Amino acid sequence: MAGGGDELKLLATWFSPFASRVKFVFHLKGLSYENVEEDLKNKSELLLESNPVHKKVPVLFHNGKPLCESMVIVEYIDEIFAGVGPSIVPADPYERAIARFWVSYIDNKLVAPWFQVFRGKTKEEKAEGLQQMFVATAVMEEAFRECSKGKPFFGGDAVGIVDVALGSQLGWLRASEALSGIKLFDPAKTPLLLAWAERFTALDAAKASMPESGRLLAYAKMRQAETDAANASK
Ligand SMILES: N[C@@H](CCC(=O)N[C@@H](CS)C(=O)NCC(=O)O)C(=O)O
Repeated sequence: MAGGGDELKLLATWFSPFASRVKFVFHLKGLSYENVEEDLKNKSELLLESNPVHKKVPVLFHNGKPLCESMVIVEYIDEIFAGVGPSIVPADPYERAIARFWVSYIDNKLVAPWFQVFRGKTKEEKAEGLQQMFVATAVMEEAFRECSKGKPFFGGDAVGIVDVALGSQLGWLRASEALSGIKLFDPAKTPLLLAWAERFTALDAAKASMPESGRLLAYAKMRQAETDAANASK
């Protein structure tokens, strides 16, 4: 793998879809990195010191300097290693701004409601989150049509930041589908997204960076049971 004299260390947890975003880009570009597994139930001094604002993974240490927030890290890697492997941030300022718009939409309108469904205290709260997720997947179906212009990825012929932002969530979305029996990516309603998800998951960089599906499902079941028990005892 490439990486030159740069030291790349990633503070992550195996199940974090946000850490997967960063791992995906490392693998896409063929960059070597050291993975440091964090215990989020007993956060390390390193995490608390390096991400004092959010206290969350992922944190990238590039030659010892920390950087937080998955998509900030993803764009940073793409810029610093511009000559290494494929580029995922559009060169054209307008295209770049549009891609960032969709990245922000994914985090605010799909991932945030997903948390509400997974962690929601009441049935109403969960149902509202799910409703928002259905709206967001329908919107992303149209976004895919516009961004891809008939090509395989949001980024066109190759993956871009929108693919990375959404693709990294697929493991958890599928685990949630398996737990609830609800189909978020539906062959009738979101055929383009469904086909895109298959293509994204088949990429070598996705296989290398996404959590193993059986392990993730078992973990999601355990977390769901923990959350439900905690909510029931309140
Ligand atoms: N917006 C952040 C989200 C990161 C995030 O939520 N990380 C989770 C793991 S999946 C975490 O560290 N949670 C610890 C906590 O909430 O205390 C990003 O994109 O990096």
